[in-house]
Amino acid sequence: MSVTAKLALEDGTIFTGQGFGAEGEISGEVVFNTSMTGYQEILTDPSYRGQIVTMTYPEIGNYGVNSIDVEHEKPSLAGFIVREESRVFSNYRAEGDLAGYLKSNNIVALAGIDTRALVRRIRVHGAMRGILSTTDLNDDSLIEKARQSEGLVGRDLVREVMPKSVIKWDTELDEWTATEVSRLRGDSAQDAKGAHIVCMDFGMKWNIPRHFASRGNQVTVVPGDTSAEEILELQPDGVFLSNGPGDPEPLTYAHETIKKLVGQKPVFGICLGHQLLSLALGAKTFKLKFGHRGANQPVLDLETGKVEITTQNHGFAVEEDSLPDCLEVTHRNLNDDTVAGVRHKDAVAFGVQHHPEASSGPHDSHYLFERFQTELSQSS
Ligand SMILES: NC(=O)CC[C@H](N)C(=O)O
Repeated sequence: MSVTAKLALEDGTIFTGQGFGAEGEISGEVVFNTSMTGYQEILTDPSYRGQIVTMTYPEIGNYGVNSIDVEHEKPSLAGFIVREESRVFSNYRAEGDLAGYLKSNNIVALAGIDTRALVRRIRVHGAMRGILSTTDLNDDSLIEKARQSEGLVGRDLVREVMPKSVIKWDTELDEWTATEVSRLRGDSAQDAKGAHIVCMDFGMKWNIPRHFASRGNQVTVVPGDTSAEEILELQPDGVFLSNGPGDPEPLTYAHETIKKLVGQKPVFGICLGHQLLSLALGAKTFKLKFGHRGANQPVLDLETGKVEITTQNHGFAVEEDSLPDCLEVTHRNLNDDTVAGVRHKDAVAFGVQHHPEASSGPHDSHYLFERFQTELSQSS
């Protein structure tokens, strides 16, 4: 039996469709993702905390869900919206259907709305706060609740998704990706010795430590609020700064820690990690109009002149004019020319706004893991 569900935006727009996940009511920032596949990786990416994610690809759920393609133990996004939920799923790896997965993880989801109209509205007016409900179907009440709901700016969402204690990480990449990584590493893999990488976890996607572990490294994962002193006591050869949800600016504890680590150990940051590295060294971040989310974002590597097609999921970006003298731009997003990577001029510290671990998405940016590995082997 299908339930009616509604999405109300803060600008007063209402979309009515069918609920296909858990029943209930949630609020969040309404954003969109342009990936054609990878819905399970998107659902479990902790960086979506506080957001209602709309898929632009019109049919979602056709290959079901499994226990392998996850980027965290469970979804932490606020809600999920699709044009059409596939009524059948077929894949030899599938263990169940999408609707059942959303229900068992208590995620409210909406299907059967004109997602193209919703996405056009977001593109024109910017990401908006919204309410997704199967329990209250009164338009005025929903719009009012959307207007009263909390936005993302100024909030620390990292504390809601980061681990509570130190973890020794030992899971490697799945066999398909591992094969490709060994091809990339070629002969150098034989000689390379593993390093000890400490990952500051702000809501880290699991494919990142899988990449580190598959390159023969010892990987220790620490909560994102661990101090520089505690990290150095672990005697890392390098420190990794993870992706994570929300606004990077209020995370001052992380800015302090990173500032102390730069220059002492090689540092590599992805997405939120790249923003935190930039903030720690004196740059500013700003909120993009509607963000970059999908697996088809073109990025130019200024060093090699190569364009890579990347996976992205971010709503904030580093402000180019605010970069301190010690940082230089290494990558640029070719859709809007925003900063997609920075590097310290004198210390081994660099970050990228996109996701080299992909998952899901193209593998063009895997070389960034090799770059970090080279730095580690030179400095350890
Ligand atoms: N994936 C991420 O790390 C996202 C970073 C940050 N929360 C943003 O939206 O910009």
